[in-house]
Amino acid sequence: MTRIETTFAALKKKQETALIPFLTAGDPDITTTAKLIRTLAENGADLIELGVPFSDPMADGPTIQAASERALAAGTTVEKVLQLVAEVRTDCQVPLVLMGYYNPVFRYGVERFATAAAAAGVDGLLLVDLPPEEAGEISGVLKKAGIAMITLLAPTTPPERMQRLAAAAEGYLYYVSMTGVTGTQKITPDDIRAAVENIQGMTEVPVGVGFGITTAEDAKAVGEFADGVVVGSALVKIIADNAGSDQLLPRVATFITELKQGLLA
Ligand SMILES: O=P(O)(O)OC[C@@H](O)[C@@H](O)c1c[nH]c2ccccc12
Repeated sequence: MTRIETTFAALKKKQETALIPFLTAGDPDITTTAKLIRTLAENGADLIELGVPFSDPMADGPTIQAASERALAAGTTVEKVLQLVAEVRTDCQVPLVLMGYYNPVFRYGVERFATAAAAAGVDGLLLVDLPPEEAGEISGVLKKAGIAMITLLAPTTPPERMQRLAAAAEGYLYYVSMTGVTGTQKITPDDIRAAVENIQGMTEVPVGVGFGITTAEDAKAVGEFADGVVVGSALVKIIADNAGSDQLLPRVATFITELKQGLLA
């Protein structure tokens, strides 16, 4: 079993929901990101989505856009993100999913990327702007390298396509709770429950939900039905507000502990 499968299987046994924080690699710098990943893993993160910074992050709202800009200004590259993963992997086994846009991976070279990512200890890849229908080449290469290609589904995904993507999913499915960009609206859990349960009926893999989950209360409400909850902008904001302060890691630890509290059985 892969690290992602083992993690979700263990949570299912305990009847817990996965807590999946998102943060941007290199914000404020790579060394701090390594500390943040360990802090997240030690305080309740079950899987971590690590954003690969990109200059034109069209699916991201202002908070994550700014994080991407800070990371690029600090000199973050694909190469450095992979080195970061390899370094963290020496003592931390939390599943790591790289999240980003196709261009940086394409420029790095798809084969070269897959090989390096697998060697570093990357477990999954989510490319926001690469429709699964056009991902044939890269998903073959990733599969060989043992990396799961994570698929996004949205409220606007037509039922027939949803069925097809859900049946072919690897790792977990990411259901985006609303249309628009990250971190701009608040979630209304009751409105998405039916959609998530519908998807769960179409797939073998767990279904995570993200967009608009900012508090422990939101996480708990979504965790009633989802297999995982993704929290991005709210965490990225804590990182931005405390960068350079000795309060950064303690504040992140407290936030993650609170979020996880609502996801326990
Ligand atoms: O920021 P939010 O609203 O908590 O949503 C999670 C999200 O940030 C993270 O999963 C993500 C970051 N960038 C993305 C681009 C597309 C889809 C999802 C994402």
